[in-house]
Amino acid sequence: MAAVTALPLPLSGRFKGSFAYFTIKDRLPQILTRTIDTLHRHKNEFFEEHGEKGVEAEKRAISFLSKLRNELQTDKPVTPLEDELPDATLWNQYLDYQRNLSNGNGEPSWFQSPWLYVECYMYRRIHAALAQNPPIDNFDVFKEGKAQNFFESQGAIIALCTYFQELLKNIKDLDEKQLQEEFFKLLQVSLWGNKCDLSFSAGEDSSQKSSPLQCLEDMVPFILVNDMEKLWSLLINAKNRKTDKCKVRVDIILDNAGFELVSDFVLADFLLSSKLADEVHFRGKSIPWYVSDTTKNDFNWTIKQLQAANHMWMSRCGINWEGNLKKGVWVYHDHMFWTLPHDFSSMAEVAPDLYADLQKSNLLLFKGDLNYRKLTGDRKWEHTVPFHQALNKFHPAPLCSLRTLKSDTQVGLKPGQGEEIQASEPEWMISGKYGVVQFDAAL
Ligand SMILES: O=P(O)(O)OC[C@@]1(O)O[C@H](CO)[C@@H](O)[C@@H]1O
Ligand SMILES: [Mn+2]
Repeated sequence: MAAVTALPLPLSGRFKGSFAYFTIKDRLPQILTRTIDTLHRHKNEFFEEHGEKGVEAEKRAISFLSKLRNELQTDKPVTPLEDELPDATLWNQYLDYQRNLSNGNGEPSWFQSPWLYVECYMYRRIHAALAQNPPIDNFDVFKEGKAQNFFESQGAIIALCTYFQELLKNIKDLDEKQLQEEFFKLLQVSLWGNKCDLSFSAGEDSSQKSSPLQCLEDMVPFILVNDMEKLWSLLINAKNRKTDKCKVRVDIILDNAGFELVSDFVLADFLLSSKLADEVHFRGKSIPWYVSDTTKNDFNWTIKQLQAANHMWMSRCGINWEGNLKKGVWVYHDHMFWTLPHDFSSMAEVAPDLYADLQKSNLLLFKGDLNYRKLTGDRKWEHTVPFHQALNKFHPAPLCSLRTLKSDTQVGLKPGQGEEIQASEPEWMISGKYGVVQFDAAL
């Protein structure tokens, strides 16, 4: 019998001084306060749209959120969800699972339970605050911030769209080496695009200000695991082996709206235009999540904004991308699983339909920090543990994480690599300055 090795402990607020601890103590309450402020600021709008009923709903939502903030700050037990949204049962089963794990050592609570669980739980309760309060039940409290990030990144978006449209003009004439160079560039733009997330900055501006294509060279040393060559081999081999019947499909498990989403669109368009892929499937969130994550509304809104932009190349991108959706070569999906507290090792059991669908892909690109935490179970892994091992049997298809480090977990490093950076930059895992392009071949 193969030895069963115990998994390391999950990150948690119970480790005082850890990033999880500071997040729960400071950053999450700050996000709740901002959420409440946003509702306050929209009071008049709710009144104009829905009359007194809108204002009453806003008051109820605010009192629900204030209660939530108080529960968090006083480390109260995590309570079952009381709404009847379709995922409520799964959440409550997960709470029971956490209760069993705690082995009678007290109820699951904000600072004592795994960080991943309580942080996801907070976003699910924010969703409940609105979803349970019609007529404002469809209001996305994070929408404004996401739109602002998009507008403030306008310069970077123009630079990227312009570069890309120029590239498209002669993409057919590029040889394999040139194609590879362009692929690496756009992959890195999408990687560093992950710096722009609003949960990390607790809602403060985190737009892309400089041109995303300059400085790529200078930033290569900050890619701690760089498997770009492996990705390229996979894609170019699939392209060269392709027959008419077998299509190459790439899935992008999206993270943030705003500049990051545009960088993902450009990468996806490049994959089709270079014939490295025939279809790209995008996976978004079905409820507002971690402040800046992409929902279906954000996805469609972004393409519409680009189309309507007063800039030739931006609008050309928007028009082409709308066309890709119409032709069915780009497909948007959401699934409840992405906004559950489970890490991905339980996807096969909790969401077998999603797992089976991902198995049909040639390559899964997981964007961002939260996806990395869910891939690796958000645990206190030794830095040298192989990525494949940390995935803990989650191997639906070849996969790659494109992530800037914004939480203190990292696997797959060379011996001594983590310690070396730690010595000069203690904040290396949470500063967003470092990134990984980390690949696992599945088998
Ligand atoms: O997934 P993303 O957008 O890259 O990052 C999400 C994030 O900002 O939220 C958490 C902190 O509260 C961390 O996991 C991470 O830093
Ligand atoms: Mn995010």
